[in-house]
Amino acid sequence: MGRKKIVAGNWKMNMTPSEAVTLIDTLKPLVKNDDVDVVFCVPAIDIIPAIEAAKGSNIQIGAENMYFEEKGAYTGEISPNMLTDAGVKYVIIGHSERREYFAETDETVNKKVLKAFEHGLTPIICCGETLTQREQGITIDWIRQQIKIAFLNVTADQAKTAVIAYEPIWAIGTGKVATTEQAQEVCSAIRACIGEIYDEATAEAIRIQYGGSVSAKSAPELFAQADIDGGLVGGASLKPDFGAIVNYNK
Ligand SMILES: O=C[C@H](O)COP(=O)(O)O
Repeated sequence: MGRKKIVAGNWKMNMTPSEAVTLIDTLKPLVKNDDVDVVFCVPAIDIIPAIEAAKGSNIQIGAENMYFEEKGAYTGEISPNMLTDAGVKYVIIGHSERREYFAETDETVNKKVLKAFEHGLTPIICCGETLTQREQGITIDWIRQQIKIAFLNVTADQAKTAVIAYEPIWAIGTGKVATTEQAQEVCSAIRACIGEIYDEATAEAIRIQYGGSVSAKSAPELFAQADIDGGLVGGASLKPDFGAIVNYNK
């Protein structure tokens, strides 16, 4: 059986709680597609109203981040229990913006991934190279390192259910989409790396998204690639365009 596509929106630091409800009400009828898992990853304060607004639809609500401890004196952080108790199923881990502005490292990403699995949350694990790394020809080495550390001590059964988002940093929010060949090349290398860490069955089961300026125009070709199982969408997830991205195959 083939892998089901997964298209996730990453709202980043956009939408107040009331704006979140309005956006979900607008997008609800536009994002129906039985062939695709649809996830809206929203700011922490929007999670509860978003879950309420998404009731009765195919939209699942995810978080954009979480901490790797259970509870305690970590002012400003959100615990895995808080997410699951609210009804969250997915959590983005290690987005390049978290790595760049909030000092996240491959090691903290790994701790968060392990904690997410412990709580039954599906992590959307982000990786991606800078423009300099691409120009220096070290993209694949860099991504393999990110993946190997992110998956330390993760079991094959857990890895099978994970989602990896390949997001070249130079393509995020820039309007510069990686070519389908570039995106497919890296996603295929990620799958091969998972195969090396685990086995063929795990490599075949894990879902790998592309992210970086995905639009209604670029989605159909990107998502048709053998190793691209959907997308992690930033800017376009805040617009009706997101409906067209989810329905890339219609
Ligand atoms: O998580 C989403 C990515 O950072 C892509 O953002 P973008 O679609 O606005 O380029």
